[in-house]
This record gives sequence, C-alpha cells and structure tokens, in this order.
Amino acid sequence: MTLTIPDHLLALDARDPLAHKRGEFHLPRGVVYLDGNSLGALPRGVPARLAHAAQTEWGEQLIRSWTAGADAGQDWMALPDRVAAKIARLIGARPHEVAVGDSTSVNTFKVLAAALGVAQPGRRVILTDADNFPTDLYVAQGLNALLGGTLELRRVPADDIEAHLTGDVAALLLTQVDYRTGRKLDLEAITEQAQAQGIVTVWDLAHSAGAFPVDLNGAGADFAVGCGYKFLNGGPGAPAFLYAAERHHDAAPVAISGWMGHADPFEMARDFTPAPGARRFVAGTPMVLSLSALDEALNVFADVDLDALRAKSLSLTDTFIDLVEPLAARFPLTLVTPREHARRGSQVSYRHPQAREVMADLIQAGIIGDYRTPDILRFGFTPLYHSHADVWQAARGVQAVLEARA
Ligand SMILES: Cc1ncc(COP(=O)(O)O)c(C=O)c1O
Ligand SMILES: Nc1c(O)cccc1C(=O)C[C@H](N)C(=O)O
Repeated sequence: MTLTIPDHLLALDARDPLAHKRGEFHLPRGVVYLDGNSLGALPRGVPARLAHAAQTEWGEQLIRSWTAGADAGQDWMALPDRVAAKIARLIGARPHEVAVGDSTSVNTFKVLAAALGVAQPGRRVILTDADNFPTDLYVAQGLNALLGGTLELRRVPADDIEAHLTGDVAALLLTQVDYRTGRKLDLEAITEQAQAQGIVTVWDLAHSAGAFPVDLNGAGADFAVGCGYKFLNGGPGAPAFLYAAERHHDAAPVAISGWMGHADPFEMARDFTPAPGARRFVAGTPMVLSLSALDEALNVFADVDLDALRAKSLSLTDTFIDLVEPLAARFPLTLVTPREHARRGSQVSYRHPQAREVMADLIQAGIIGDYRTPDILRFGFTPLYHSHADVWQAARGVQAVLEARA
C-alpha cells in the first residue's frame, strides 16, 4: 500500500480557494476527523472568546453585561439576534426570520406547532420521511399526543414523498440531508410542489447549514430548523436555530411563549406580546456562553464563498467515492450515498455487515467517522478544513482496516 499522495489530488489542494480556512481550526495531530456532521471541529478563535465571556463579561461586568455595550451591539441581550444574522446568510434568510437558542428538537416542536397553526383549516396530517432522524419523528408524536391524538403522522419513504403531497396534508416535515445515507432532497422543488397543494413546509437543515448554501427565501420555504454544533462548528450542545418566513410571523402561534420572546421582557407584562420577527420564538434566557462560542465560530464563514464551499464539498466526496470504489469489489462494502451531485450532501456512507467493528478499528487508527444503525459507516467531509490529502489518507485507512480484518 503506497502512502504517496497522487499528484492530481495535491494539485486540487494547491488550487483550493478555501485551503487557508484550515488554519482557523484546531485539528488534533494524527487524526483525520470525518465527524464534523455530528460535532464540528474547534475553531481556533473560540477558546479565547469563551475565556473573555467568562472572565471579563461574566467575571468583571457581571449582570451589567446583559445591556453593556448595547450601542456597539455587544450586549448579551441581543446576542441571539447577532448570531441569527450570521446564520441567516448561510441559509438564504433575512436576519429577522431566524431565531437562535434551545436545541434542534425544541425548535422542531416550535416550528411544527407554528406550521400547524397556519395550515389550511381542517387538515390534520403531518407528512414525513419514515427514516427521518428520530427526534423529528418523536417531536411530531409528542405534539400529536399533546393535541389529544387528533393528528395523523404519515410516514412514507423519502423517495415516495412527492406522490404523497396530497390535499389532506397540513404540514410536511423533512430533513434535507438524510443523516444515514447523505442523500440530499431538492428543497426548492419539493417546497414548490407542497405549497401547490396548500401544504406548509418544515425543513430540518441539521446536515445542510454550513455544509452548502441553502436558499430558504429563494425556495419560498415556510419554516426550518438546524443544529449549531455540526457544520456551524459551534461546539458540543451549541444552540440551534429556527427559521420562520416573514409572512407567517403575525399568524403563526408561538407554542413556547416565554418572556424572552416578549416585545419588552422587562415590562414584566401579564400577557404575552410577541417580539417583532422570529425573535418571538426565543423562549428563555439566552445561553450566553454557548452562544458566544457559536458567534465566534460563525466568524470563520465571514469571507467564505458558499458556492466555493459546495464545489469543494463535492470534490472531497467525489474523491472519497472514487478512491474507495475499488474496495467494493474486494469487500462487502456498498455505497449508499447518491453519486449525483444534486442528490448528495457533504457525507459519504457505506453499508458493511460489520460496520460497527470496522468503524471501531478506523477510529483506533485515527480515522474518525461514525457508525449508524444498522450497518452504516458514515464519513462526513467539512470543506472548511479538509484537504484532498486527508481524503486520500482516510481512504487508505479504510483499505488497511478492511485488509486487516479479512
Ligand atoms: C436531522 C437531525 N435533526 C436533529 C438533530 C439533533 O437535534 P438536537 O440538537 O435536539 O439533539 C440531529 C442530530 O443530532 C439530526 O441529525
Ligand atoms: N447531537 C449528538 C449528540 O449529542 C451526541 C452524539 C451524536 C450527536 C449527533 O449529532 C448525531 C447526529 N445528529 C447524527 O446525524 O447522527
């Protein structure tokens, strides 16, 4: 097995317009980290920012930090809005259509409730992908239980979704990129077809935001959610985001109407008057420390051309698929990620009957991907910090592990 990186891959790295971004991350030595679709790597600016938030803003300024520096946009109170504005650019939204805080699960509850609130009267069906990420399914089940079981959760295979966009469906709940296979759905086309049937759309962008450009406004999408700790690199348990199209702000119910979503929290009014825009969905006190980390992590994207990000992501995943392809002839390895660019997110997955054990061996060898039930080997590629040389090393690692186990 040769460890010499082929010239054509070195040439791709040499003309990579995003190559300089790698230096903005801490990447441990001896590891090829292919799990940024679960927990993004640490941006170098984050530790100092966290230290400042803890020592100066909390330690010295204490409670004054909630309002201190408001004129310069440095107050904690507006931190969720500042982070929302940075995420808005990545998902094709306007800043006042994005709210940041809570987890993706909680935000899914909020936007699903909001979607049902603006759905066509009398419709009770939530249509979703049978293989959707569990939390999406569970949240829909929980909301149905809360509503006395009056909803129907209709689960169909993702490939059959379009055929099920019928006039009785209230809301469509879909994850754009499947967490197991990396299959990417056509958000624009599905949104258009759903809306033609009067269906309100809710998109889970957990594996989309920060991985490639998303254009929610361009698609006319209704609602969306996504994670802060995956491709946005906000750190473990980073706050999530939600998106609510401006046209729904007045009519959509705020299911968790907390005081921080009030138009004037310190008025301490007895009744809920929603804040303008999506801020109304920020229920409670902003998680300042984790928001600070996410805010800093998002600065990495400031000078990133999102089309270049997508082009590089596809080049990395193409390269991995090409390099691993010969192994499929020798080992029970089946590519489950679509080869078509339009249908691929930023990960590559394979079925293997001993996927769990193979991944354990890979991690032992410093190739960190992950295993997903029942038999999926999952490799996430982050165009901000991966090179084609990394891809080469990862593919060689897969080869070595499979050969050693044979
Ligand atoms: C598609 C999708 N939705 C939601 C989540 C997670 O939600 P939460 O941040 O609430 O754990 C994940 C990953 O954990 C996911 O892959
Ligand atoms: N959120 C996670 C966690 O708290 C622990 C371990 C993994 C995760 C994940 O993000 C899993 C991820 N959503 C997935 O696609 O499988």
